[in-house]
Amino acid sequence: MAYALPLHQHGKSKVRLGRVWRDGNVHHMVEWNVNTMLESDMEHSFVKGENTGMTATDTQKNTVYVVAQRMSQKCTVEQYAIALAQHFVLTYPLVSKAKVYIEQKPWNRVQMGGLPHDHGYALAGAEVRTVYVTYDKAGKLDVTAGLKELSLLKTTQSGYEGFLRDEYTVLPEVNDRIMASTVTCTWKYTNQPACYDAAFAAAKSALLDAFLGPPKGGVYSPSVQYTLYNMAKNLLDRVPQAESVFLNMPNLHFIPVNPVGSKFNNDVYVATSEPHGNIEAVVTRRGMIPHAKL
Ligand SMILES: O=c1[nH]c(=O)c2[nH]c(=O)[nH]c2[nH]1
Repeated sequence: MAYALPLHQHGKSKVRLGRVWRDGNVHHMVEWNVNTMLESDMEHSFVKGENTGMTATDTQKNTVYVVAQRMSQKCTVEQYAIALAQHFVLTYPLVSKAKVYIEQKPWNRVQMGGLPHDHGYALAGAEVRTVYVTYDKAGKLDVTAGLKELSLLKTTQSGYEGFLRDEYTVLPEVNDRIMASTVTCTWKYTNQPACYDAAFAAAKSALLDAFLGPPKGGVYSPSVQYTLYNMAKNLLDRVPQAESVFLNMPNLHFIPVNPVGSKFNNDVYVATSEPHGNIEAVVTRRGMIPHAKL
């Protein structure tokens, strides 16, 4: 039997990358999901099992981070994709065509009172407003308002130090890291607000303000736990009708990368969503009954 091999290619899929350009206190951040595919003179690999001259998919993955670091000026996803595709073709003689497909997460700089935040981002259009109402024969009404899928990120003003260390601990202590979370929050009203929209807006901005801090400089977070507690307290301060706040905050890790042949320079990260930390708590006004999370 004679065979033909009319198509073959190999690449790396879903290489998740965070890139931060730091211009003094003002940071620019992107998150990209990068897919590479190389057409190359590699018939011998498929047909004979010989890998000579092959650009391994692991090398392609490493290159995603190397080229991201080489983009020394803030760039568009198109400029980065062109640089990456050109790198493969110009570096490897056996590669005849490089195909690069990238999806960019819609992280947008947060505006606070009309001011752009130095280093705070939110995912565009992702958040969902929730409500859970019960009403019984005795006329008792309970309203628990909330939101979920509110994704927030800050490129600095976050650290994690002083935790227990034993033979199972490898995590380094850091006083500067990216902090990102997708917030779920519910709050139960003891009294009904005159305007639910206004109470919701106050609750949401309380959460954002405590997570990000002021637009110039932000606020330091020693842990997701401490930030979560401050977010809940801020909500209770600004929404007087709320008695109890539930917050769930995954800790979405951005892992520093040492690009091959280079060093991490507060710039290139592996963006991850799993596994993630998971922090949650209920905070009430003292003496008030905590509500179920819903
Ligand atoms: O803010 C954090 N809280 C934790 O509980 C934790 N655990 C961890 O590994 N990193 C972090 N970060």
